[in-house]
Amino acid sequence: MAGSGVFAELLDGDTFKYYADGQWKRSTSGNSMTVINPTSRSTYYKLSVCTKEEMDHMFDAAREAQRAWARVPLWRRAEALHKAAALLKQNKDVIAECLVKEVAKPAKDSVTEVVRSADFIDYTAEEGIRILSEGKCLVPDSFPGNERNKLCLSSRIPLGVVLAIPPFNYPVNLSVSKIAPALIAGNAVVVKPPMQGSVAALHMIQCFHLAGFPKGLISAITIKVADLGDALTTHPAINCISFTGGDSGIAIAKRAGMVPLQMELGGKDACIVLDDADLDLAAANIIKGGFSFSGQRCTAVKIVLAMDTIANKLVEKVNVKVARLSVGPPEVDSDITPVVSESSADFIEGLVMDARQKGAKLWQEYRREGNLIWPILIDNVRPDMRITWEEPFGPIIPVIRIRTIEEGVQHCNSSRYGLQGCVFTNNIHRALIVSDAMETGTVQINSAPARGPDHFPFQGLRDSGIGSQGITNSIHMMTKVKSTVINLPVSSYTMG
Ligand SMILES: NC(=O)C1=CN([C@@H]2O[C@H](COP(=O)(O)OP(=O)(O)OC[C@H]3O[C@@H](n4cnc5c(N)ncnc54)[C@H](OP(=O)(O)O)[C@@H]3O)[C@@H](O)[C@H]2O)C=CC1
Ligand SMILES: O=C(O)[C@H](O)COP(=O)(O)O
Repeated sequence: MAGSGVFAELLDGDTFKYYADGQWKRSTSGNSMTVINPTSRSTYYKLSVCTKEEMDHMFDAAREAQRAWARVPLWRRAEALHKAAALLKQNKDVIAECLVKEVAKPAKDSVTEVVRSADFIDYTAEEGIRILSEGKCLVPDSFPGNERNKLCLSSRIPLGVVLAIPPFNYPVNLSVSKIAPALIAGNAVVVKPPMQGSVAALHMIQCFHLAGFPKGLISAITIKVADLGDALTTHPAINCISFTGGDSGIAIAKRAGMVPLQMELGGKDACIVLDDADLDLAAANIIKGGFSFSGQRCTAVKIVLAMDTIANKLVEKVNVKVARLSVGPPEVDSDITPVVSESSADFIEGLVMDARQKGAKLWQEYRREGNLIWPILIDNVRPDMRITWEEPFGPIIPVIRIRTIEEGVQHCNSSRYGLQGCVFTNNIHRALIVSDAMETGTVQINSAPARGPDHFPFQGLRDSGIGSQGITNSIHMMTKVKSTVINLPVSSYTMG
């Protein structure tokens, strides 16, 4: 149960504390905020509301702890990360239970998220050892006008303090995907967990605490973003921001100062199905890609662009599978579970109603109970409908019928998002031509979009983000190259 056993020190009465100075603390504000269970729609957990002074103190402590951490040998940093990973795995059930209650993630998927996060940490520790132990030595006589009278030694150094802001849909995994690369590279981290998902994230932080990381190196702050969001993201002590979330990230990026940004934002991933595609494979991937975690994934299939000649057959196959999806609470592993909040459910409903009113065909009757929305395939969607361009983050799949491949590619490239996309065809040449033409960070051929495996590069174009994730890229992003040039009194050549 949350807040029990090795997690008991996280709780003060019924309120979860925040983490700073290597301790769990109750905010001096005396205020709390609530996490609503999306299934029951009632308060499930309470969190401390931190103050600006507590935030400032956290950053001061992070700066100090980082200086010492950067001097800890790399193998010891890796060792500490492996310990945290093992603790996460040991405590996977209690952390998964928080995910079930806070974000209504199906029970099995919740456990998978925690285990995947532990694997992420282990892999990062190993990758960090390899990447960060390598440097470069350049000699100057390759550049015109130079003799061989210098050696340029370069290696990677930490940035300082990394601010990590993850979203509600992967509060554990998308926290560790920022924390682990930051720490292996010698940085300190301040984490601001998403409101829904905070308790799972705080439990994950306790695993780092129990692994023995130095005090002040990792902090977790719980705030009301309306009050302290700007102060947090523009804090002068920050040396890097790693953010995953929706359009709020665009405003954060615009306000951020001269610090490297890793922004992984929204998506409207298109699935283009050509006339020679394996339609069973395409249908299975549209279901998996569109409805996993009830469509609340940045990489969910958010629009299907099907060639006219096969569209009827494809829709029929997808519909058979939609009918088989179970709908209900996350505790019993239903395929479709309540979406994260009432406002999210209202937004999704607005998109469905707009499409229906403008003439789209709903293959299933629209049904909603509280935050639970039954899965729907919306056919004959047109460009004047909101669902064509907006990200529903819910169990809805719109279908647009296209006459040519170019029409599909053009639609994909007209979106303000450019995260991932996919194309289904049995002709590898057509697949590559479409993949090259699609302006998205990644294109999957004959499979639904996905971020994982976690060491693959993951990036979005346009409003989908800045920079690239994936274990190797995150380590690079959270470090800077530093050079030392050794100047020799005379030129020195081999054998001479
Ligand atoms: N490209 C990618 O890798 C991924 C992108 N996403 C995208 O995330 C979105 C869904 O996640 P969601 O959590 O709703 O996204 P939000 O953008 O609403 O929130 C993301 C995080 O940012 C915080 N936040 C919001 N506003 C501010 C602010 N002004 N200052 C500081 N922090 C702020 C939130 O805190 P709080 O919860 O307290 O409001 C939360 O921790 C979707 O658009 C999805 O596509 C999701 C996963 C992966
Ligand atoms: O929100 C998201 O979509 C996640 O970043 C996706 O992760 P996945 O594609 O590996 O499930």
